[in-house]
Amino acid sequence: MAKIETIDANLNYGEFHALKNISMQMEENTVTALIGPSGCGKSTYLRLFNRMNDLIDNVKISGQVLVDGEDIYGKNVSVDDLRIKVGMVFQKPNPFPKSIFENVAYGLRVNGERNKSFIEDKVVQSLKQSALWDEVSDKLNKSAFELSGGQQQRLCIARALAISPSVILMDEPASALDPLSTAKIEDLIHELKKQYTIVIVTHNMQQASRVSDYTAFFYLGELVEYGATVEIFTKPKLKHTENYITGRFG
Ligand SMILES: Nc1ncnc2c1ncn2[C@@H]1O[C@H](COP(=O)(O)OP(=O)(O)OP(=O)(O)O)[C@@H](O)[C@H]1O
Repeated sequence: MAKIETIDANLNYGEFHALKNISMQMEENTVTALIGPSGCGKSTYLRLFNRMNDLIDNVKISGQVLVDGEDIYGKNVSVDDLRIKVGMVFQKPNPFPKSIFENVAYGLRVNGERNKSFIEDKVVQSLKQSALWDEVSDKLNKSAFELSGGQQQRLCIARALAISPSVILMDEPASALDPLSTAKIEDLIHELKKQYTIVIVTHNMQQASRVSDYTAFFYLGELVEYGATVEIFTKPKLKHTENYITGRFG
């Protein structure tokens, strides 16, 4: 069974048809990159998987979005539970105005966790998993704002990991970072896919080819081509895809 699947997914912002009949399957423990020119629907598609589009007025969604085989738009689905299972990391690092420790502990506390040693263990584990531990272990009580942008983004990844998701959505997670921090995030994605299923939106073709197993090319709300990243980048089936990945437009 696919970890994530959409069947004829459509999304309208009012009159505007932003996603058109998108059918796609993503396997567990893989990284899927969503690529395409600005405004083609990549972020909208990503946000289907944790129901972030629900927060926007006038959105109409049809078709099915399945996570672990369950229709996440079904009547009995708890959006809170869904967002525990499907974590998200945004383009700009967005730590809370709290200490490094409390940023990572936040989701656990919100979910009612009271066991102090469990929280401590989880915070340490998440910071190690996000490759930040060595840089912050001696200043856990300092403000998260004292970290560099790249460190803040790894902190946000740690925050997402702390509540034990199985899917991580990343919307251009490195676009605000310098090359060194970007390389760290890319290394991290490689590590994380052993345990998580990752879907990443990126404008950076090199990044898509470096980090992903599968690539989906979107254009004007449609899924143009989807396949193994090596195939998409070395012998795409469609001229349209080739033109995009070789930088002829977009
Ligand atoms: N809240 C909204 N209300 C109305 N239209 C929206 C909204 N969000 C996005 N859109 C429109 O839907 C289309 C797809 O937007 P989306 O952000 O998903 O594209 P994208 O491919 O992620 O773009 P980018 O690469 O620039 O982030 C765009 O035409 C955008 O203007």
